[in-house]
This record gives sequence, C-alpha cells and structure tokens, in this order.
Amino acid sequence: MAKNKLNKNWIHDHINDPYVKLAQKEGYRARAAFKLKEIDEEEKLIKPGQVIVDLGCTPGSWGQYARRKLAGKEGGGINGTLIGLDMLPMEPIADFHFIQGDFREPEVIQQLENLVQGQKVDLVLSDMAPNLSGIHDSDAARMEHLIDLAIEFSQAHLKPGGALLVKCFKDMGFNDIVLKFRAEFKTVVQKKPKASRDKSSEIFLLGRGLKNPTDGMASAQPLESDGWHP
Ligand SMILES: C[S@@+](CC[C@H](N)C(=O)[O-])C[C@H]1O[C@@H](n2cnc3c(N)ncnc32)[C@H](O)[C@@H]1O
Repeated sequence: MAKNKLNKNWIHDHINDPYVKLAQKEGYRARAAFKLKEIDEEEKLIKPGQVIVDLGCTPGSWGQYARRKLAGKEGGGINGTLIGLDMLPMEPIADFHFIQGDFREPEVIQQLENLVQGQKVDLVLSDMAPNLSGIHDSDAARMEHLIDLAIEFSQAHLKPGGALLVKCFKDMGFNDIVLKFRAEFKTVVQKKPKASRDKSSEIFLLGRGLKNPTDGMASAQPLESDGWHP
C-alpha cells in the first residue's frame, strides 16, 4: 500500500479510536494508559505504598495512571515512589522522578539505581520498543535485548514477590522471551488488553515472583547502535 494511503488510514483509525477519545476525556497523554489500566484491574498490580519503575515512560500515560492509583485525596501527594526513564524528554508529572536516557547504557542504569536508593521495587513496567528498522532479525534482537535488560534489572531490584510487565511482539522472538520469563518468574501470564489493537502483534508478558533474585546488575552491555541515538 502507498505510504500516503497508509498515513490516511492511520489518521482515520486514530481519530475514530474510542481509546483516543477516552484518553482525551480522562486527561491521559496517550491511549496506552488503558492497556495498563485493564491489566492492572485484572491482575491487581498497583497498590498504595509501592515502588514502581516505568521503563520507556514517555509521553507519560502509564505514569499518570500509576500516579492516580498511588494518590491519596485530591490535591495530596502520593503514597509510594514512581520512577520513570525514557530516551525522549517527558512533560513533568507531579511526584514522578524522571530520568532521560537510554536504558541500554550502563551509566543510565546506574542513574536509575541511584534513584532507587536501595529500595526494593514492587513493580517494573516496560513499554519500550526499539525504533524498527524493518530488518526482522535485527529488530527482534533489539527487542529481546531491551527485555533482557528489564529482566536483569528486575532480578536485581524487585522484591521477591514483585512483578515485571513488559511489552513484546508475537513476531519478535516472543517464544524465547516467554522461556526466559518462565526461567525467572514463578508465574507468567500473557495479556492482550482491549486497547491493544487487534491488528498489532503487541502482547504483554507479566511475570510475578522471582525464582532467583540477585543483588545487583553485573553485565548490562549495550547492543550495537540501532539508530535511536546518533
Ligand atoms: C510506546 S512508548 C511508551 C508509552 C508510555 N508507556 C505511555 O503510556 O505514555 C515507548 C517508549 O519507549 C522508549 N524507549 C525505547 N527504547 C528505549 C531505550 N533503549 N531506553 C529508554 N527508552 C526507550 C521510547 O522513547 C518511547 O517513548
């Protein structure tokens, strides 16, 4: 299909998307908020008092949703800690500690660890996806690398009963990723929330309860540059 036609179809779908309308109505920065909301409502992930790390958090709709769940009465602060990271800038969210940087870079992970300050984390969220090159094997390897790093971070920082929720794509190394989740977590479930478009191979994996928690991240090595960064 020609590029112009594809763009027109995307704009048509976007304007008529009920979740886009709902996001505008409820003050969310992106329709993605409703993916996390549905998974959270089914799985009871987010509770007051928790420490939550949101990887790939820009523009911030998951952060907004999590903040609302941790907030007390109208106008008050939050009961809990929210830390997010993205290579792109993000408009501030109250009580949300934001780091701008690439999660594949060890010094960025170090900044994140400094913010966590030795607290054990209840929930790690990752909605990260690499900038797609169109070369399937290389895109799948980048996706897997991001997820490997999220698993490694979780092993080091999650509470034993904590959870990791990551975005995956069914056509990008998904079976391998499921095996890695099963090796690391006591329970693993796949989630396809309604707000995740049917025609997208996007799917979320939720792992709960670390089998072998470790004390720190030993080997965060960057993959070759993938064009996200100059
Ligand atoms: C789908 S968006 C996240 C949307 C977000 N969950 C929300 O609700 O607003 C994916 C984000 O992952 C970020 N990302 C991708 N690779 C990354 C990396 N290596 N390090 C940090 N952020 C990354 C992108 O910059 C992008 O903002």
